[in-house]
Amino acid sequence: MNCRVKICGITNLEDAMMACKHGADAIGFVFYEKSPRYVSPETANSIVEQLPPFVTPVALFVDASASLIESVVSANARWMIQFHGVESESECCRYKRPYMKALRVKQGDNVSALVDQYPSALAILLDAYKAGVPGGTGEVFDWCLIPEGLSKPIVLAGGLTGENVKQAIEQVSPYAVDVSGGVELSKGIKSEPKVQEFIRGAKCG
Ligand SMILES: O=C(O)c1ccccc1N[C@@H]1O[C@H](COP(=O)(O)O)[C@@H](O)[C@H]1O
Repeated sequence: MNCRVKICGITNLEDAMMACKHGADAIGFVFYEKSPRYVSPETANSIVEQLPPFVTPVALFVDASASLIESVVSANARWMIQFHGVESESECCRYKRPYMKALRVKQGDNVSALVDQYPSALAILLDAYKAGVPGGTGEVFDWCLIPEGLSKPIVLAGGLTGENVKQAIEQVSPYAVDVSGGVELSKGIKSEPKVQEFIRGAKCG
């Protein structure tokens, strides 16, 4: 087991460096103002400038304006984008950046058909569906809803923690796992023991 790990909801340099020290492959920044993990473009870009090599910064947007997205990602060539709203394939493509599309999974969804709507995505992130909340819910969804043989690498998210990440990887075999609330001390602040336990669980089993 050596799954890639994205630690999302980073709001400060200390947490970013701590996650990198423990082996995070990607660091996520939430540019959705209603989130308790919102970070300003200025703060995020100053953190990104200080990230070590081989760690991917991921800019998370929820149906954001093109001007906001451009203003964030134009500041650094390292950005990958995570679209966590109801953006279409053509909206996701227009920035000419590597991106992943988040899909919020619920009973009855044809996940395979949804994934196929984003042929230009590098990966598809599968998260729990909760009405009225776009993400970061801390809720797990039924992993049995994920069919085998999807056409894109899968990033599994939704309610993951150091306690369930090993089981999740064994059951789903995702390309990567993504966590936000499950490694927090409080909203927007990461817990070093939880981050360490999560990454160990994902990478060492
Ligand atoms: O983290 C947030 O606040 C957030 C807000 C809006 C959209 C997505 C958000 N986070 C993403 O949600 C999933 C699951 O998070 P959790 O581990 O269940 O807390 C993850 O992909 C985050 O990147």
